[in-house]
Amino acid sequence: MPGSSSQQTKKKDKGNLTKMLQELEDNPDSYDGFNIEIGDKNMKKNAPRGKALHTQSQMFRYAYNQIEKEKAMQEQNKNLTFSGVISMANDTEIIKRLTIEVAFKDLTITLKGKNIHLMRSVTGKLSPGRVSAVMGPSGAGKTTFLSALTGKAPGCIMTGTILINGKDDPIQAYKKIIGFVPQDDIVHGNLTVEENLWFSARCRLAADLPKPEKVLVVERVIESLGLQPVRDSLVGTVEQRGISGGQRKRVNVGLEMVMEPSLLILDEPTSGLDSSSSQLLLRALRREALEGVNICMVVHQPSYTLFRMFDDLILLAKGGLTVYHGSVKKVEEYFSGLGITVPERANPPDYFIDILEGIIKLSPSTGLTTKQLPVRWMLHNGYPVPMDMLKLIEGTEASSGSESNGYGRLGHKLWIT
Ligand SMILES: Nc1ncnc2c1ncn2[C@@H]1O[C@H](COP(=O)(O)OP(=O)(O)OP(=O)(O)O)[C@@H](O)[C@H]1O
Repeated sequence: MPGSSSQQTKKKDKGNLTKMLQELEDNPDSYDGFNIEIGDKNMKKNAPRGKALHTQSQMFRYAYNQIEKEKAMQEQNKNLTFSGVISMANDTEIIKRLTIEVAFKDLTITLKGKNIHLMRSVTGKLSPGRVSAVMGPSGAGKTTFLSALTGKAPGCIMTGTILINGKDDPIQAYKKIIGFVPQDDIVHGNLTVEENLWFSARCRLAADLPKPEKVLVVERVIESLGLQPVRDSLVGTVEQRGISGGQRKRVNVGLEMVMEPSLLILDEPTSGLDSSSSQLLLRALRREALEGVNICMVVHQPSYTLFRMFDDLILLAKGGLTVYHGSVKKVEEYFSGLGITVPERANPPDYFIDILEGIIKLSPSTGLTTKQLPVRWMLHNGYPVPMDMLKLIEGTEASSGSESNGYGRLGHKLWIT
C-alpha cells in the first residue's frame, strides 16, 4: 500500500500527533503498515462485540475518536453550568486514578552500627490531591525522608510504621503507581523531548495498554508541562546545547508523569530554576494534584508566591526532626503561638530556615531555643517525646511509668503555649 513503508512509519511514529491525525483524516487507510506491537488485546476488548480491530488504520481511527471525544468535551466545558456538570458526571465514564494516602508514625532512621539518627520520630500524613513541600536546612534529612517514604534506607535501620491507605502493606507493593524524580536529571541528552517521554512511556506504562492511549498520555504530559514548543528539540548534552534548564527540569518530571502515578515524590525539582519557571512547574503539578495525585517534594528557598502554591509543609530541623507539619496557611500562626513572628519584609520560609540553621537567634522573650522546637512540635500534637529530648525542655517532668519505652510525656500545664 502506498505511503506505508517502514521508513515513513518510523517518521510518523516520532512525529507530531496532530499532523498524523490530519493525514489519517485525509486518507484513513494510509496507516495499515504502522507497527503496533503492543496493546492489541485491549483494543480488541474495547472494540464493539464481534468486530475485532484487525488493522492499524482501525486502531488509529480509535485514537482519533478518543481525541475527537476530548475536543468535544473541551467544547462542552466552555459553557459549563451547574446542571451541565451534573449531566456530564452522569453521561461520562469518569476514569479516576487510584488514590494513595501515606501515613507515617514514629519514623526513625539510624545509621547501622552507630547510634546516629538521620531522622527521628517523624509522624504525619501525606494526602491525595495535596502538594506537600519538604523544607529544612542543608543536611536536615529531607532526601532521607523522601527515601524513607519509598521504603529505602541503605546502610540504615528504619523503625516506625508507614501505612498506605490505612494498611500496613510494604510500600514496594505500590511501586507501579509511585513516581520518584531524583535530584539529578535522568533525561537522555541525545533524544528529543518527545522521544524522551515516549521512551519512558514505553518502559513504564503497562505493556498491554493500547498504543493510542499511550499517545494520549504523552500528549497530555507535553501539554501540561508546557513543552509543546520544544517537543522536537534535542534535550542536549554538555557538548551540544539543547533546551533550557527549566525545560530540562520539566522533561525530567515528565518522565515520571507519563506513568500516571498516584504518589509523586520529587527531590528539588525547582532547584536552579528562576521564580517563573518554578511556578510553571508547580502549576503543572497542582493540575496533577487536582486529579487526586499525592505530591511531595523537597524545595529550597521558594519565593513567597511559590511557597503559597503548596498545600502542606513539612519543616525539618537538623537530625531529621519535625518542627512543623501541616497546612502552609497555618504555619505562621503556629510559630507566632510560640512567640516567633516573621518580620514584615522577611519571606516566611527563609525566616524559619534561618532560625533552624542558627543564623537567626530566637528572641529571649520566646523562652525557647532552636533545639527545643522539635519537642514543642511533639508536645503540641501530643506525640510521645524520646526521653533524651524531653530533657531539652527545662523544668518539665515525664509522666510516671513511661520511661521503660524511652518516651516521656509532659504534664498538661506545660503543653499550653
Ligand atoms: N547512608 C548514609 N550514611 C551516612 N550518612 C548519611 C547517609 N545518608 C544521609 N546521611 C547524612 O544524613 C544527613 C541528612 O542527609 P540528607 O541528604 O537527607 O539531607 P538533606 O536535608 O536532603 O540535605 P541537602 O539539602 O543538603 O540536600 C546528612 O548529614 C548526611 O550526611
